[in-house]
Amino acid sequence: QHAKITCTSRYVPENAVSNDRLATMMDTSDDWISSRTGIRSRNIVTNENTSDLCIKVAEKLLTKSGKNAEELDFILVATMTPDYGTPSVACLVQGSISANQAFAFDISAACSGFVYALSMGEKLIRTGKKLGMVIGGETLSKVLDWDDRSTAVLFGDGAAGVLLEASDEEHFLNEKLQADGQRATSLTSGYMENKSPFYSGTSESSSYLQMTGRDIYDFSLNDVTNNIREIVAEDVDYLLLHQANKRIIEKISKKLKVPRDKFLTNMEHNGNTSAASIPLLLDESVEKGVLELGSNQKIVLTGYGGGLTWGSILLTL
Ligand SMILES: O=C(O)C1CCN(c2ccc(-c3cc(CO)ccc3Cl)cn2)CC1
Repeated sequence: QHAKITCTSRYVPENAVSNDRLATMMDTSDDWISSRTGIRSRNIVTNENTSDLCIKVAEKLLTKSGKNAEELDFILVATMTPDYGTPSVACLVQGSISANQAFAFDISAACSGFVYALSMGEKLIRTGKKLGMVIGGETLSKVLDWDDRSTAVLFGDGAAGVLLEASDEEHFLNEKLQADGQRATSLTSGYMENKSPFYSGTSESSSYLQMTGRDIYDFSLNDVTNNIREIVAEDVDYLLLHQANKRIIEKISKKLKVPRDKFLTNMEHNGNTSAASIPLLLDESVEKGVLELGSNQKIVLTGYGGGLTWGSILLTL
């Protein structure tokens, strides 16, 4: 049997933080941020953790679809900012909605996380599972160095996800997931110190999110563009890329010679939400009527970021 996306939903923290607000906190400006990144605002938690955001998404998926939690076979959560090492965010979600028939685990693939998790969910349906949830959720605000204007202005918090169901129709047409651990240090975050009395090994200088922007920029322009080119043989209706930077998306559209208006964007009001960015864009586009489930529209989802990881899935809605 095949897998089909039958429902989407999203949840962002209420606290919207504008570029101007950040300009009162650090040496930056709305002009610099919006011209260099396309970001004008982002949502930042004041009392929620990643599991809280993902639980809201899960509850909305059940309400919108009319499905019962007991029908769920699996819950996958893509996140690089889990509440704990264990229990997983996925288990916290499973417990909160009492999906007592579902197994649950997190997937760590940074900004490619949702694409990796959606690919894994599709395989679970193809091998016999009937219904699953795939959620991307982050509270990046807790790993940022808020004194480092080069990263603090880029990221936001949020969560979004989909219901995957068994279907007779084929919707997942092609995919290519990639990684390069030799460029792992281009984007790091959340290093856990070993404070054991026995430990004298090396340790990272900081657990804050650190990024060599230039390297990631170049990686996105080269490896990611090649990946999309390989997957997108024929015409597609829309491309939903990880929302890291508006200029990157413009450059990729030029390199691919695909019209810019086929690239949907929402970093303007979300910032870079890592694993949540693609499902946030998907749900917002469905809500706006740009995308429609069951319409057979052909779309590409492309994630790229820490790991380094990158990957695309070609599917019809
Ligand atoms: O000076 C400038 O123009 C700066 C230059 C540096 N910038 C960057 C650099 C890299 C990213 C980025 C991050 C991830 C991780 O999610 C993935 C993919 C990308 Cl391309 C985002 N912004 C901001 C504008």
